Amino acid sequence: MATGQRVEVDGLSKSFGDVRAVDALSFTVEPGEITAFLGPNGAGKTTTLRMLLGLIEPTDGTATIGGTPYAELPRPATVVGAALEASSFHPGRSGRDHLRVYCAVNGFADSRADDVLALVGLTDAARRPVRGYSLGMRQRLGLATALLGDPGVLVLDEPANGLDPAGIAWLRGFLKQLADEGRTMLVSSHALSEVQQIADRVVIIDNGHLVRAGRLDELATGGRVLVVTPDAERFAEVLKSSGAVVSRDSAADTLETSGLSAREVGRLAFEHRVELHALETRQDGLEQIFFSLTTAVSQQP
Ligand SMILES: Nc1ncnc2c1ncn2[C@@H]1O[C@H](COP(=O)(O)OP(=O)(O)OP(=O)(O)O)[C@@H](O)[C@H]1O
Repeated sequence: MATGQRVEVDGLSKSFGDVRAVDALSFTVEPGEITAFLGPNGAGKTTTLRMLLGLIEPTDGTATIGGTPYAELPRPATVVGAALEASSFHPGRSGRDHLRVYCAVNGFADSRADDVLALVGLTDAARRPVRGYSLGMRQRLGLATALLGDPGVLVLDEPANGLDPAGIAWLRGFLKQLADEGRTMLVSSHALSEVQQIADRVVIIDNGHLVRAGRLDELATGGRVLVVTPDAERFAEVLKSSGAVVSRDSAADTLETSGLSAREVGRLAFEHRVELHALETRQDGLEQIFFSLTTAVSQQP
């Protein structure tokens, strides 16, 4: 395997006419880690990945792999493997033949085709035409194609699309294994829940802009305190005057606050002789944080 190299995106921008698809985007992706590249539909993820892979020219800025732009890599398929779309296979060709064409183009031994088919669990379907493959099988074939040159960097656009729950579980384990081997893994998704269990870092974009980048565990900070009290109206005022953001539910006796710890809320209740029936800390779910940072619309009620 080629060693995993650092991916660096610096001030990257792309305009399509009036549409600023990617706007001064900067982030890095480190070897040995899975970085989830997140954003709602239309955020600019695919456009960014296409610039990283030299498929379209940036309007501004740079994207490099180990310090070199993709277009200048001497043998790119041995450095970076990419799976951008699951649909660009010749329908009449078998999965195995599809891979063999890539082997021929890139100067890899034909046996690599069988190696990667086995890796992604497609050996049994290898000789069948791709037209009969499910979307999930096409995703696996895309992954196999990306792995042909045994690259140290993998760039995967929405690899979980079309996979059933068992396929997603398989994918998670597979991607983790690839990262553990020292590869640099950049995996895009429009849903945090898909990558939450495996990502080490997240890069979140919206409308072409970076909204958050960092370790996943650091993202999961901050929280809310839930208070149940028969004196909700008065206590809400007390909390607000201490700087908390307070909302009151329709049951009227429950307050949800942020900006103060449970200890501070409890102390205020004591000082103001407010009767408390419950005091509970709620850690914000990562999914909730994602929705609060982006314009993505929650599918949850
Ligand atoms: N070739 C193009 N010509 C014009 N506009 C484009 C082109 N490609 C992308 N866009 C626009 O750029 C913006 C970003 O699109 P992009 O496909 O990069 O987003 P995305 O985050 O990958 O979304 P999705 O999750 O839906 O794939 C969108 O407004 C899109 O309509």
